[in-house]
Amino acid sequence: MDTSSTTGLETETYDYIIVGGGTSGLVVANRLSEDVSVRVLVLEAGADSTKDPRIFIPGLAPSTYWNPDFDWKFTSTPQKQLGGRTIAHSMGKTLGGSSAINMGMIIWPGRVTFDSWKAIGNPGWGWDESMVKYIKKFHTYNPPSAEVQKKVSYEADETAHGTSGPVQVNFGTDYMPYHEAWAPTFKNMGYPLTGDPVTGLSSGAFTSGGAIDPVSKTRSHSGAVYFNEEIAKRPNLRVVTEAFVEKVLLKTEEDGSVTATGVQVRTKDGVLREISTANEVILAAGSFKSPQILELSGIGNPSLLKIHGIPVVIPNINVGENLQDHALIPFNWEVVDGASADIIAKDPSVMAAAMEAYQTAKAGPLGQNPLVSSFIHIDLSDAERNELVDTHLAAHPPQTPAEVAQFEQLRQILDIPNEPTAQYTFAPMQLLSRESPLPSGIFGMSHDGYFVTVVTALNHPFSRGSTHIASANPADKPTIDTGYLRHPLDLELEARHLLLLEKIMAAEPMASLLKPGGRRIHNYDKPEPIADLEDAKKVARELVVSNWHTSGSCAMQPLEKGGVVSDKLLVYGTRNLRVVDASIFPLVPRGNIQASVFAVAEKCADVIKEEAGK
Ligand SMILES: Cc1cc2nc3c(=O)[nH]c(=O)nc-3n(C[C@H](O)[C@H](O)[C@H](O)COP(=O)(O)OP(=O)(O)OC[C@H]3O[C@@H](n4cnc5c(N)ncnc54)[C@H](O)[C@@H]3O)c2cc1C
Repeated sequence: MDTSSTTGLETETYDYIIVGGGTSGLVVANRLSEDVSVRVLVLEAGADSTKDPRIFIPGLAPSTYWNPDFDWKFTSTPQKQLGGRTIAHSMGKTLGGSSAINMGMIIWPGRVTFDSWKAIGNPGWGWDESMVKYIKKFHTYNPPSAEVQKKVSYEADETAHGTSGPVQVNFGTDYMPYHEAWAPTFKNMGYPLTGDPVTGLSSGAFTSGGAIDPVSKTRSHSGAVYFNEEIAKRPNLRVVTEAFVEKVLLKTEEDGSVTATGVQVRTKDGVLREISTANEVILAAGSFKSPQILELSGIGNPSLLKIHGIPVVIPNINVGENLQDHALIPFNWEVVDGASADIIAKDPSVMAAAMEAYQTAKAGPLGQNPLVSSFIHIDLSDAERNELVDTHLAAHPPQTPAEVAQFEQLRQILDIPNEPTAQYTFAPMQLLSRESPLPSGIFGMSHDGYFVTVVTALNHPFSRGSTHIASANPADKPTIDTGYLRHPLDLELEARHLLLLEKIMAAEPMASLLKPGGRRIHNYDKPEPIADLEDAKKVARELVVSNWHTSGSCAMQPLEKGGVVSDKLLVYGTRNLRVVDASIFPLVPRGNIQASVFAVAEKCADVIKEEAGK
């Protein structure tokens, strides 16, 4: 099927036009078009690359990064708090969006964040009343074999997982000694796993699954599973790829309310078209592009829109603000002589053998997710933690109504005994961020010898950034101010977690897998651990890079508390313009966020259906 064809595009009528055929957009398109009487159009700027091995082979994900065929290739403004560094942000530009190029990890969110969403003013979005149901709904869980379970100290509450959702969550077979050592090391350091992470409560180390089909070993991304060949046959669902939406067409009614009448889109043939909706326009263009489209359409900060000559339709200074990410700090240890952690990425013959194993037997490392993680509470007593948090929040209080509401929730979360404050994730490869801000440096494996990496990310960051139009030209990339580590409390918490990580990696059984006196790339190749708090802060600023969990830029929050969309996903001031992607997260949930994006999009579809039935 040629999804880029535009035949009859303007003459058909659509109840819903969805902008973006990415992770969230295709979930919502699938669910809305389950009702055969509802006509849905999805407009996706990228191509359909579902059959490209760089998309469907999970282990080839990094080969898509910074490739314009798959990646929007965003870069931040220089970050003063990071010594002027810029941060590269990949984002999927292809059918399936970022779920088609991401690292594939499935990490379950914590229940506290969804309960915070509710407390902030979003009734119906709490964990028990709703999100637990949607987490189950989006996935099918395939537990590892008994042999693998034993090897990686796997523990799970299988009744808590999904059994029939479109996204397949699967485990690997080729785990390395480091993976086996991961959970026992944390246990030995006093951090045992306290339950299945899917319950949204647990802490400790665990082996996570990947979004991978257990039989074909292909990537289980939004484009492959929510828009598979069967779904694509639905006569009431049309997906058009290589269709770049420039803006939403808005009409101000006599009562002052604003109606979205359609979109302006440039299709593959270069023609600029206006397509009408009979009912609604739904933005699913991601955390950088959804706010950009709102601003280009006249919804945003009036002074910014005026600078760029865009008539103001709905003034809202919150559009594009409140940008969040977990951010990520990689530490790299040299492994014992004879071990070869990152050899697959360095030795073409090993890569060729892995490809052969994948193609002939669906076996080997390319068809599995080689990462394991851990949720850990900061290494401070309750009193010490409270003093640290209170001191820094008093010195750096919230600056906007949105931050007032959010910091109140974050403060309460930090008060919960043993609520994990950071995530550590292990990768059997080099992840380098001093070499270059770009993926070519980060994934470049440029150090001689063999290394493993553990990345640290804060679960509940206080730092906020923003993203806005750079001009009135839709083709221009938005400006992005990531704000990483800008809030001093984040730097304090990060630095303590980095010191803790050095201690954990010195514990057995992991310690025996690292080279005695070996290099630590994060400590400038020196063999000593980083042990001083100020040194930890210095390397944190030097090494922090995108975790690709950008969210929050069209926050679902009451308008008076700095929101952009309501709990019904409606852009404030409009009758029928909604947003459903990661940009609506008022607070980023812990863990890698695609599980949250899928679950939230499932709920968004139900909200939209309920609204239509009113
Ligand atoms: C490199 C990378 C690695 C990641 N690794 C992981 C991981 O291992 N585990 C995990 O849980 N999460 C991971 N994530 C995060 C996760 O994939 C994203 O948070 C999530 O997929 C975002 O979903 P979304 O629907 O908000 O946006 P997207 O999935 O990015 O979808 C937005 C879609 O809108 C389209 N679009 C944008 N503008 C327009 C326009 N003007 N007109 C038409 N279409 C448009 C885009 O092309 C895209 O397809 C990763 C992300 C990236 C980028």
